[in-house]
Amino acid sequence: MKPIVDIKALTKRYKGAGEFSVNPLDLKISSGEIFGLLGPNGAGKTTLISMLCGLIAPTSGDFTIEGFSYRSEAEKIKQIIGVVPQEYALYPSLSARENLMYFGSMYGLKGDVLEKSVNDNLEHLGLGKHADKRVETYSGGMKRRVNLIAGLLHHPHVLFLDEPTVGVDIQSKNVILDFLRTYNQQGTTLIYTSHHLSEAQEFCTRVAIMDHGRILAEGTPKELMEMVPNAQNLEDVFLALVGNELRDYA
Ligand SMILES: Nc1ncnc2c1ncn2[C@@H]1O[C@H](COP(=O)(O)OP(=O)(O)OP(=O)(O)O)[C@@H](O)[C@H]1O
Repeated sequence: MKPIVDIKALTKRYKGAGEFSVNPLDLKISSGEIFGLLGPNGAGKTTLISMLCGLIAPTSGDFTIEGFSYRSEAEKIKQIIGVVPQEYALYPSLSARENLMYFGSMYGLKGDVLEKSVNDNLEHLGLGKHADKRVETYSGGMKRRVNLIAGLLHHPHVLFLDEPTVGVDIQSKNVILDFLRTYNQQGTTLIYTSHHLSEAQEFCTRVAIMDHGRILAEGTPKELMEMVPNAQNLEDVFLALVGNELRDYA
């Protein structure tokens, strides 16, 4: 089957940087997967996702999404992907509903279709009764859920999520992951980054472990655990591959 995301020798070196943040990287992701990009701080996960979402330009290499090349068909790619960034992309002084109506209209939704998508998603993520309160009054978990909805109102075929459960309590985390599983079952391919290895082990159909801008290993969580002697879980695999040293950078 043709991959929905097909990355060929993609690299990124930020302006003025001595080193590449993503080294020539090849990766294929199939339609319907929940694909996890895992790696320590500075591994290159956000840089890779940002290139795939069209937020930053690659230094070299190529990729296609649903067969569309980022070089010549970037506008087509924009229409079929959704992006849930790590930083909240919300206007704090607007309500959740106002924020979402705005984001939905940016995606070209309008009228009843927009209103229905906003209302349905707010209900599914447990935010219905708070929808008209200002986002600045929300808890972290509530903001995460609104941020999530903002990226998927237009029913993207591929949804990129950068740490969608960071900093939320267990209840919000479960609501977010259950929602995403259902969303995936309805046909959207999910590509997400996380530092929560136990979450990724449960949630992902396949993962890649990155470090220094390269993929060190790729497969189902089970395959990766079988690859490393005595590994009990994905965390054991992760530490065996990337080591224990701190990855501080400023
Ligand atoms: N805008 C930028 N300009 C210069 N260097 C950058 C920029 N953004 C990231 N980098 C560098 O690129 C490398 C990869 O960073 P990136 O944010 O992609 O890693 P990450 O795996 O997402 O890390 P984290 O888990 O901390 O979010 C790091 O060395 C980082 O310092």
